Amino acid sequence: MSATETGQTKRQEFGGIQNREHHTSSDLAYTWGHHHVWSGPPLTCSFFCVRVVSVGQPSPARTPMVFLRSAPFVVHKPTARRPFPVPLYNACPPLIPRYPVSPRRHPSLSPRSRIAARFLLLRGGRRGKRGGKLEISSLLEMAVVLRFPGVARESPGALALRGASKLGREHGGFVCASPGGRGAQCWRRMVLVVRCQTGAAILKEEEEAAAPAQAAAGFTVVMKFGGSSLASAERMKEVADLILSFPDETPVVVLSAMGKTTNNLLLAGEKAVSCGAPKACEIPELSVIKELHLRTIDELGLDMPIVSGLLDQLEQLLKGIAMMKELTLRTRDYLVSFGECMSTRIFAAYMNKLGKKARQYDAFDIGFITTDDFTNADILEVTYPTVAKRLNGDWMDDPAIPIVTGFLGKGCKSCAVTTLGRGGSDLTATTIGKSLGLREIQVWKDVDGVLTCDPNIYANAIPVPYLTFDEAAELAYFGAQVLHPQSMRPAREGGIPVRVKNSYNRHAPGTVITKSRDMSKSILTSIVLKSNVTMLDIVSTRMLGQYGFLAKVFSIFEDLGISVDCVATSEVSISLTLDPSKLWSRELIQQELDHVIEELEKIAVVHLLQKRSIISLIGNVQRSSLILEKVNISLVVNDSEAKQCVQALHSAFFENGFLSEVEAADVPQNDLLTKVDCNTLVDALPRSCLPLELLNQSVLFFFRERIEHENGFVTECRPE
Ligand SMILES: Nc1ncnc2c1ncn2[C@@H]1O[C@H](COP(=O)(O)OP(=O)(O)O)[C@@H](O)[C@H]1O
Ligand SMILES: N[C@@H](CC(=O)OP(=O)(O)O)C(=O)O
Repeated sequence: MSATETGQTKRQEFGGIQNREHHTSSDLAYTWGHHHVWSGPPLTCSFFCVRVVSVGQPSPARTPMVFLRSAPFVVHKPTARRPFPVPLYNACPPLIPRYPVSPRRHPSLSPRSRIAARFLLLRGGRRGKRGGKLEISSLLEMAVVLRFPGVARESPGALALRGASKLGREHGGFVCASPGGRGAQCWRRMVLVVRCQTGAAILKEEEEAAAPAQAAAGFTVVMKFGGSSLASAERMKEVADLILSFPDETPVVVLSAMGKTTNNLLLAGEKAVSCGAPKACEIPELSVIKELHLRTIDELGLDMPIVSGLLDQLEQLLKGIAMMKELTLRTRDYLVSFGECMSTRIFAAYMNKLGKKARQYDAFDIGFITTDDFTNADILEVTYPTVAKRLNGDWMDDPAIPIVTGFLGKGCKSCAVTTLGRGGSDLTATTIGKSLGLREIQVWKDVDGVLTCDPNIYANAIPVPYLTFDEAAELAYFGAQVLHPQSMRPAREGGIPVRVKNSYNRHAPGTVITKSRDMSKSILTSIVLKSNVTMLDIVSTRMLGQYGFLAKVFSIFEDLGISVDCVATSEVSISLTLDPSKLWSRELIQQELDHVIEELEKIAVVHLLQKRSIISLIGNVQRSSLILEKVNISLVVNDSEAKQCVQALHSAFFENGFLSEVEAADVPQNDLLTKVDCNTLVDALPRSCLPLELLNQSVLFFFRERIEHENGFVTECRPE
């Protein structure tokens, strides 16, 4: 692996927070016992992290097997600013709080290891004359000695480690940590991970190669529960029971706010702006929020102070908003954060009451660093290693199920609370999944998975068993509320499957979202509707054959910072829709639109069409199109006709055996292409319906066939 692949430590300044961006995907595997020397690239990292893990359960009878479950520890290389090694307690406070001593000077270290430690600390673990063996063994020794006061120099643990200084050759010496001659057995159950944060080296005993990577971290899955799963005390009990029904999993739990709390907080904020300070505490939504949380606390048999402090702060905040007569985006984010802060505190307390140790975390306190785009912030790369370090560290120090607030982050410059956009807890979950490299990310909803369309639009929607990340992302982006539009990105990057499940029907199989799936038979997967879309029809005033028209149009959007959603082009015209989430959250919307049109009118004739809906057909577009990597065909219709169109499409594609007919017939790609007659299709569509993708013939072909045969929505939807 090249040095570039192993990554470099980048430093970024975030308003006083200094972060290192780490690349851990480059872990190198070494077989301990077969290659006894450090044969990887030079470890020019700034710190090491060593962890020795037992795959099996350490038994009390085998004490002191301490190093089988030792915590990771960190040794910092001295820097120009800090010429001395950073003491461990500084380097990693939650893990090693009790040893405010530099490893070099620690009295329990053998002189040899002190020298080695010095060497390591000064040389940053670079492979030098001494080779890697000594360094690693000394690290091991430090790990044990510093982490566990009971392991003194002459204890079996320390002796074992001394034996391990001839690392690799003397397995037996190493496992001597287990008294009673059962060492060899223990040895087989060990995994040693030596990791530096830029290029990681993993040493593993060969026999344990199949041991799950997550054994090192402890966690196996993320389980995210949305507001719909947590609407009441009863639901909290259900969710706790659901989590406990997976005793083999060690989950990180991510929670949204209870029920409709986020909506109520937003409404309360808006009312506070105009109600006047004395009336702020009488806002009905505030009473609803208080009542829900206090009742839940009461019904779960918990203590009021768990949320009463937060409820008081919330009331104060609303009074503040009322006094200022202003609700900025920044304040709005702080306001809505109360929902997740309360639900996680209640749930963690309840889990502890049930005897399952849990620890509450506010995402903004554990390293969820975002842009400062209040209400729609993006997660920054630095989040991944920071969150992993914090969660793993706390777990190693004192295992407890983390209960993390979804939806929230901390602005990199402002250091204020930010939110990730509505439904953002899904993104929190996938971010944690990637950060910890977990086996699976589960998002528990109130539906049996991702469905063939929004069940609120059409009740006959059915679950989709498999999706690719691309399909799911497209579906979310084009309006399916079931997933946050950005949430697939970390999962895709981390290659971690996402399972969408129903917390009300836990045995339903749900939807599994992975990188790829068998698309050979797939035509249409799901139909999505995005309403209240603004559309611009832009027709060039120039002659045919003029070049640069498209470039000019898009540069206008770029200059004005307006995000474009769907585009259909011909040589002289462009039809495009504007991303409502990017546009409508802004205050100067009408002025902005006017400005765009004014600019565009310098080169084209522009028609503004509002109250439109985009219907997106998510499916295997590649089956008949030359456009690669496409999973979506979009149509634009009037808002008023949209639901009807979706219903007609759904019944045509999903309810009359159409897809199974197609599957059975196994229509070859070329046949689909030749049968297409897009003009007939366009004629057949409602006049308001504008197909944005005339190239994707297969679906349009089927679409037309259905319309003709079923006599579907065409006549019903045709405007008067
Ligand atoms: N294609 C779809 N599949 C499933 N649910 C959908 C779809 N489109 C919209 N929904 C809506 O999304 C809801 C679930 O998402 P959401 O309310 O964000 O859940 P949670 O709050 O549990 O995260 C469902 O109740 C359903 O009404
Ligand atoms: N509570 C936030 C974040 C969230 O993800 O919620 P849910 O998981 O209930 O969609 C919201 O309502 O937007």
